[in-house]
Amino acid sequence: MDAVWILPVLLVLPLLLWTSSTFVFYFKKCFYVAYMMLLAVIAIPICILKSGGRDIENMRVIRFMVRHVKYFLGLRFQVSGWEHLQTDGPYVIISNHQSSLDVLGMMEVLPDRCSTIAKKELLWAGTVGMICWLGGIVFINRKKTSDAKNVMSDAAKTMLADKIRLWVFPEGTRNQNGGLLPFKKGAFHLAIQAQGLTADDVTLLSEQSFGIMRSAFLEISGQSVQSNGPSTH
Ligand SMILES: CCCCCCCC/C=C\CCCCCCCC(=O)SCCNC(=O)CCNC(=O)[C@H](O)C(C)(C)COP(=O)(O)OP(=O)(O)OC[C@H]1O[C@@H](n2cnc3c(N)ncnc32)[C@H](O)[C@@H]1OP(=O)(O)O
Ligand SMILES: CCCCCCCC/C=C\CCCCCCCC(=O)OC[C@@H](O)COP(=O)(O)O
Repeated sequence: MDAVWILPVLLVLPLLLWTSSTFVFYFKKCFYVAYMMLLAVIAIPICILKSGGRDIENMRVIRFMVRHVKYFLGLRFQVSGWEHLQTDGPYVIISNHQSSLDVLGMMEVLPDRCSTIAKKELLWAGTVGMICWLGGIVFINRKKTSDAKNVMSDAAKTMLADKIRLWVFPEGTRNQNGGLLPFKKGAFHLAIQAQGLTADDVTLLSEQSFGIMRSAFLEISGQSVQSNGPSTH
């Protein structure tokens, strides 16, 4: 009767899910990580067979495979202004960064031929790390600014030569303090190269973008009516 312990677990699990929003939160969090790992296991051979290795076209596979995950977590997205991304040529997308769930929102609107900048530690996140590498994600070492700048300069050249788009989280880290962290400059150094501006434009571009994102963020946060679980995730 080795399996006798399963019965209490089967009884307690629904009870906890029903009564404790904190439990639901951590349950969803574990599910999210495990499920993304599993999806990556499936996506890895598909990407390799389709593109033969690291290729930005693999982001289409990743985008397709991630889009349904929101339903399991009870999340929905409202998208506006999507048409502005439907232009030719390279550009830089910036967004705020609150948690790993941002990946779901990203996949909701990710244009074709668009990859992202991520911390190099993500490369070691098991199958998720591997799928990120296959998707052409550009990994930077945040502790070594000069290395990171070099990597981003190379990314800028690829962006222009191959007409790809890059998604950057200019706060440079996750932030759940109800506002925006000051922006790092890398995204704007990329953008000036895509738009034919000069290094003198970086500060103004960064400040304007910060102002626009901050007011949009505060407006959207003001509309939030529902909270489910601990504030850090
Ligand atoms: C089926 C599949 C299954 C599921 C699998 C799921 C897969 C999902 C797939 C895909 C989704 C992936 C999602 C991943 C998400 C990850 C997100 C993250 O990891 S966020 C952390 C990393 N991101 C950044 O850090 C931002 C980029 N960082 C920067 O841009 C910084 O600027 C950086 C690192 C380059 C330097 O940072 P500094 O801390 O030194 O600060 P500064 O003030 O910005 O720069 C210092 C000086 O250097 C100049 N500088 C910066 N960049 C420059 C450049 N490129 N050229 C010249 N000068 C530059 C600046 O102008 C500044 O100079 P002056 O002080 O103004 O004089
Ligand atoms: C065997 C290795 C186990 C590793 C387990 C962790 C793997 C995570 C798995 C699934 C989550 C799927 C989405 C992953 C992409 C989100 C990455 C992310 O949000 O990284 C945080 C980074 O932007 C900022 O980092 P910090 O806030 O500075 O820190």
